[in-house]
Amino acid sequence: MTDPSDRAAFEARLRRIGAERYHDRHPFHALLHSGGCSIDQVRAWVINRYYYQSRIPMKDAAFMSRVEDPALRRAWRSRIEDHDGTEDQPGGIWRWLRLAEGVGLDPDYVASARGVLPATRFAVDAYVRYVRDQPLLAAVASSLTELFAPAIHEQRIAGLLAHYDFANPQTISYFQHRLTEAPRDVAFGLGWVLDHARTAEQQDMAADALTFKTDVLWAQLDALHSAYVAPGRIPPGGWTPGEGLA
Ligand SMILES: O=C(O)c1cc(C(=O)O)c2c(n1)C(=O)C(=O)c1cc(C(=O)O)[nH]c1-2
Repeated sequence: MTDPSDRAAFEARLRRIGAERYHDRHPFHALLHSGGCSIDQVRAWVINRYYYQSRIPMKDAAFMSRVEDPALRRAWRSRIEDHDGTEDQPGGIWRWLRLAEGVGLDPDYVASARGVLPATRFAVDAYVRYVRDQPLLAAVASSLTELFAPAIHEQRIAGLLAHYDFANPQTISYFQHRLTEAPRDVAFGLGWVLDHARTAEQQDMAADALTFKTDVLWAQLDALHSAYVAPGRIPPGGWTPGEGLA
């Protein structure tokens, strides 16, 4: 049992959860980043991952609706703009749809969220509900998977550019932007969690929230792998190759 006043030990515990459970370890990512995916497997990933992207600003809005402290809301609101954009700047959702076009999909089809796997919906919707309903400490801690995201974004940028014809600075700009957005968000989120998780119970709550979130991410890739890699069993309602092309 570690001493709850030892911030470094608590941070190390959170980082260990990422080392053991983050979705950079998932075989689907190994396949994607090494050039082993067919174009249809990439398309399936783009369609399903869009659903996660599209719900992130909704979960951040759900979070902000519960926050009474203006300073915390102010620190959080750039997350929504990062995804939704502003009057004069496109955001992450727009950039994701440029990736969709780059892989030959109709962006309107992708934005409609038709063809999203049932398990993707369940996992992502569970994340939005979790952030809406759980204590604020758990809600903030659940965003800390972003501690581990820049490394996977770096791998993805390099892997896509090296292996796929569709990859170019425009189609991968989503990930390029996240390289600066995520570290800013997570520096704030981590500091907030370290400041507010003072007791052993609170630290357990934060660790459980981060674990829950790694499950949300892992479950999405399991669903994708099962439907489109092996055994290749697409559930009813899931995208079938040929649908939604530009
Ligand atoms: O590509 C990835 O592996 C990855 C992972 C995560 C994450 O760890 O949740 C996010 C993102 N990307 C991402 O782009 C993003 O905007 C994002 C927001 C959040 C969040 O929980 O608020 N996670 C993530």
